[in-house]
Amino acid sequence: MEMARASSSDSILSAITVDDLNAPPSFSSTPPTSIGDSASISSTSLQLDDTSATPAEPSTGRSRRVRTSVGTYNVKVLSGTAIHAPRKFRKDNDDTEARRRTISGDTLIGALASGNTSTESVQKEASRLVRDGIEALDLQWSVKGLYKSKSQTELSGGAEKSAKQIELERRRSTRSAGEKIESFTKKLTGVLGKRSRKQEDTVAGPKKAKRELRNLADTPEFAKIDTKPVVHEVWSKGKLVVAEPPRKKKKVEAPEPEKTRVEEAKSIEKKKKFGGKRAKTWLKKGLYAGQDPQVNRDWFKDDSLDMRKKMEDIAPYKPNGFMPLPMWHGQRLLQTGRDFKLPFDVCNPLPHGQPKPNEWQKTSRNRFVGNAGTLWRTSSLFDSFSSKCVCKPENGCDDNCQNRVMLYECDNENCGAGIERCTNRAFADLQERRKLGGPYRIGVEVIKTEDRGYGVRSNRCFGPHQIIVEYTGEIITEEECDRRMNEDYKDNDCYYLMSFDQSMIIDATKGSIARFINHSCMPNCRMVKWIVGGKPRMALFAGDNPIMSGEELTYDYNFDPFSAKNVQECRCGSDNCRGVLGPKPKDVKPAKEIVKEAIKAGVKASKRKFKELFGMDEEDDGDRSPKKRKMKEAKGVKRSASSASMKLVSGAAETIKKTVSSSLLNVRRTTGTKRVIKKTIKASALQAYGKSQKNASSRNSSLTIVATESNSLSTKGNASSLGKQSVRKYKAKGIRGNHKGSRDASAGTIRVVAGSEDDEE
Ligand SMILES: C[S@@+](CC[C@H](N)C(=O)[O-])C[C@H]1O[C@@H](n2cnc3c(N)ncnc32)[C@H](O)[C@@H]1O
Repeated sequence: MEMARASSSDSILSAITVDDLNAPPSFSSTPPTSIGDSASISSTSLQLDDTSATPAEPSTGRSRRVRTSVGTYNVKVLSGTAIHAPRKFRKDNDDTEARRRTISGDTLIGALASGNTSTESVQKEASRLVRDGIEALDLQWSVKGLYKSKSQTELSGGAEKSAKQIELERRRSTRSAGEKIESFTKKLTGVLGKRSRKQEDTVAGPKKAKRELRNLADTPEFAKIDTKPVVHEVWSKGKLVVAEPPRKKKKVEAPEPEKTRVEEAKSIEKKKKFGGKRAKTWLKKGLYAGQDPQVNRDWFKDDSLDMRKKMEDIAPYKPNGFMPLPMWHGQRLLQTGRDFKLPFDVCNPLPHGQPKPNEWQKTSRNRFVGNAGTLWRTSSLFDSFSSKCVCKPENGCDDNCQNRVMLYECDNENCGAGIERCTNRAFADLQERRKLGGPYRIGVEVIKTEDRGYGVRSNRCFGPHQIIVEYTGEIITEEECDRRMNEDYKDNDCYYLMSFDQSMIIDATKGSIARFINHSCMPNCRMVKWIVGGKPRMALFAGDNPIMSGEELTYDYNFDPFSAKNVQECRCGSDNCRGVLGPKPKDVKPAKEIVKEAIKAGVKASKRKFKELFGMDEEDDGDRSPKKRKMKEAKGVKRSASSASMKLVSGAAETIKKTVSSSLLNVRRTTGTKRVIKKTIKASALQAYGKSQKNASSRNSSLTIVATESNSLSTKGNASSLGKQSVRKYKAKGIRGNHKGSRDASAGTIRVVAGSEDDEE
C-alpha cells in the first residue's frame, strides 16, 4: 500500500519536490531543518571556494538566508582542537549527522538558491536528495516515478515558459511550498513515530492540533476505553446462567415526625375556624408584632380557673407601650420570678455497662392468653368499666375530674374538657413518649442491685405522680396460672405474676421491664391500676416527690405472707424498713390470728351464701343486703360517680364471695391435714371497690405470697441468701398453695394483688 502511494502523482514525496524546484525558498515560513543543512553542507563544501570566486546573487527583495554566500572557517576544526569544544560547537556531532539524514524543502530550495538552475542538475539533485530521504527512512520506495509526476512535467516545461510567468508561478508556489513541506514534515514525524514536543511545536499550528488531539484523547473511543461493563459468563450444568441486573435500592422515605395530640387538635380546630384554610399570622413590625397579646396570651394554659385568676392578680396584663415584653410566659416570669435551677437533663450521670438480665420476651401491651379474653368479656364487670367526666374546657381536667378520681383515664369519648385542656391521659402520654423511642424517653433501665437481684432505675427525671412505666404481660386465668406454675415454671427461680383484675393474673414472664422493680418500705413510686379505654391497666407512677435520674424505682409490695413464718427479709435499706417483705408492722398479725380471721370470714361468707341459696336473705338481712339497699338518685357529677362506685362495689362483693368461700375451703383442708396453708384474702383489694370515689384514687397494689409451711421455711432460707440471687428458689412444684387450696401446697408463688394502701392504714 505504501509503495502504491509513493508511486502516485499525489504522493507525499512528489508533492514536495516538484512545486518548489523553481521557486525560491521562503525561509521565513519554512523551518530550517537538518536536511537543508546536509544539502547545503554538501553543496557548500564543494562550492566554498567557488563562492568566494562567484559573486553573491542579488536579493530578490525578500529576506532570505543565503548560506552559500558566506564562507566560514572553523578555527577549532582547523587547529585540530574541535574535539575539546562543547558538543553544540562540534560540526561533526550527532545532531549534524541526524540533520543530514532528514529531508526538508530547505535542502531543495537551498539547491535552487545555489544558482544551479539547469533542469537536469536540479532533477539529479532532487532525485539524489529524495533517495537520501528514502534511505534515511529505510523505505522500500523507488524514485523512478518521480520524473513522471505532473509537477516534474511542469518543471521540465518550465524552461520554455516566459520569465514573467515563471516569476508569477514562483511567487504563488512559495507559500504552497512552505505549507506542503510543513504538512510533509508532520506526516513524516507521524510515520517515524517519534513526536517530540519540540518537533510538534516547530510545525505550524501545533497548538491547534494539540488541543484537538487532547480533546480526542479524552473520548473513550480514542482512549480505547470500553464503557460497557465486563460481563463474565457463568455456566452451570451446561447452561448459561444469566445474571440478574442489580436491584435498585428503594429509597426509604424518612417517616414524618408524628404530630402530638395537642398539635393535631390545634390543627383540626384551626381548620374548623378558617373553613379548612390555613391561617397565617403575619408579623408587621418589631419582635413580637402581629401577636396580639390579648388573643394569643397563653400564660395559664394548663391551669385551672382558680389558678388563672390567682396568676392574673400576681401578674395582670398591662400593655407595654414602649416595647413588648418577652413572650407570654416570660412576662409572668419577670414579675413573679423563680429560683435558678439547672435543667436536670443537661447531663446523664449514670454509669454505663450495667450487667443485663437474661434476655426475656418483651411486650409493651397486655395480651389475653387462652380463654382469658372470653372470660373477661363475659364477666359481670365488663360493661361497668366506663365513666364520663363532666369537666369543662375552661377548667380542664383538674384534681376534681371525676375520671381521675375513679382512676379512669380520659379519652375522646369520656372527657368533657377536650384533648387540649385534659391532663388526665397518663397512659396516652406514656405511649406517645415511648413511640418516639430513645432511652431518655423510655426513662427506665435495668440495674443489678447489691443484694436484691435486678432492679430498675430511672435514667431521667420524673415529676410527682408522673407515669413511669406500664406493667404489662400476658393476662391469664387462674387455671392457666396453675398450669404454668406446675409445668412451665417449675424450675424457675423467679415468678413475675401479679393478680390483676377479676381473678385474672398478669404474667410478666413475657412482659415489660416493670417486672424487675423491687420492693421498698419507703418507696418512691406506686403501682396503680387504671381503667383505660374500658380495660384495666397497671402502671408505675412517681410518688409525691419528683424522681431524679439514677434513682432506683421501688414500690411497696405490701407483701402478705399468709404466715408469719413465710416472710422474706427486706433489704430495701430505708430508715423505716419493716425488715420483711410484708405488710406494715401494725398489720402484721400472729399466724394464729390470721387463721382465726380467715375461718371467721369463711364461715360468715358461707352462711350468707347459704341464706342466699335458700332465699333467707330478704328476711334476715333486710336492708343490709347490698342488692336490696336503696340508694337515692344523685345528679350530675355525684350521680355518675356514685353509679360508677356502685358498679365497683357490686363487683367487689362478687369477688368477696368467691374468695371467702375458697379460703374457707382452704382452712378446712389445712386444719384437717395439720398443714399450715393459709390463704388470706387481701381485704384491701375488696375495700378499694367499696370505697368512695375520693379514696378510689389509691388503688395501689400489694404483693401476696402463697406458700406452704414446709415451703415457707425454704423461702425464708432463701431470703437470707438474697445476695446470691437465690431468694426466688422456692421450688415451684405446683401452685398448690394458691387461693383455691385444692391441692397439696408444697411450693409458693408471689402474687401482687391490686389493693389500696390506704386501706391498710
Ligand atoms: C418481682 S421480683 C423483682 C425483681 C427481682 N429482684 C429480680 O432480680 O428479678 C421480686 C423479688 O425480688 C426480691 N426483692 C425485691 N425487693 C426486695 C427487697 N426490698 N429486699 C429483698 N428482696 C427483694 C425478692 O426476692 C422478691 O421475691
